[in-house]
Amino acid sequence: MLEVERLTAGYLGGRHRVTVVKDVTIRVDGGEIVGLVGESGCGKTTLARVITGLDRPSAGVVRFAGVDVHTLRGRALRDHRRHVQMVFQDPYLTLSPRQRVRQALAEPLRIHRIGDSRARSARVDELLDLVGLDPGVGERRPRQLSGGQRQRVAIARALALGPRLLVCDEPVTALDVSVQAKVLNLLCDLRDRLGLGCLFITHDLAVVRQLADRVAVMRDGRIVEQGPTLEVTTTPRHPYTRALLAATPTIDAGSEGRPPG
Ligand SMILES: Nc1ncnc2c1ncn2[C@@H]1O[C@H](COP(=O)(O)OP(=O)(O)OP(=O)(O)O)[C@@H](O)[C@H]1O
Repeated sequence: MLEVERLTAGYLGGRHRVTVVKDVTIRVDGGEIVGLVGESGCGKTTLARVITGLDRPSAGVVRFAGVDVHTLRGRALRDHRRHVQMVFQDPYLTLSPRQRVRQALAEPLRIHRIGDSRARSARVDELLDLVGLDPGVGERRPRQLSGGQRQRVAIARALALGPRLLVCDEPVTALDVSVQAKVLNLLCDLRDRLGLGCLFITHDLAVVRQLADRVAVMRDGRIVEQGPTLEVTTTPRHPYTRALLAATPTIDAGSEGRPPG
């Protein structure tokens, strides 16, 4: 579904172009969660921005459903943005503090002129249910929610337009470990129920171990190793992956964790 091939990207720093993402090749199929793991500053967010079409690469290509994302214009670009949605670490980046949850979830439908107000209201109920929130939550404003509920609302909003791929950038980093596990379970459910693909970006290998089907390890802008999660985390080949694993506490999957499926 998503194919990133030999992608290089960066920023203009003064008169020089600073390359942050270097020759990255990675893919995400429908119904699979791929963990992109690496330390802060290694280029993960920059890669996400290029994948979602927010920034342009300096070399390489991003294909979604076989089409080069950076050649899209007009309606085709709008459709792409429906199909590929982002979830951020801070839900306030997508949720306005003034809007009630129902309004926040209905807004993308209204902007894309989907359904009348009754149909939109029914879709909002469906979205709340999909992310495991009570209908009453719809009447609240973001600050009246817990961190976990707020992130569920942000995920529901990302799902509103029926995307095929979610790009999640550190979505559970700000949450307590027990709440993290519940949000990770939700993402696994969405993968299984909707066949959603997910690129899950994190600095935390323990999180990736809990939910990703495959993992790509990024260091200084390059993917140094990728493969099935079990393989990479039990028999890592690259010294950097070994160092990351050594620094990662083992989390007992217990009742809330769940192995990648
Ligand atoms: N708009 C920008 N202009 C110039 N440099 C930038 C810009 N955004 C990011 N960078 C630099 O690019 C590098 C990679 O940043 P990026 O945010 O992609 O990394 P990251 O792995 O997502 O880090 P974090 O986990 O801390 O968010 C960093 O050195 C950062 O300072």
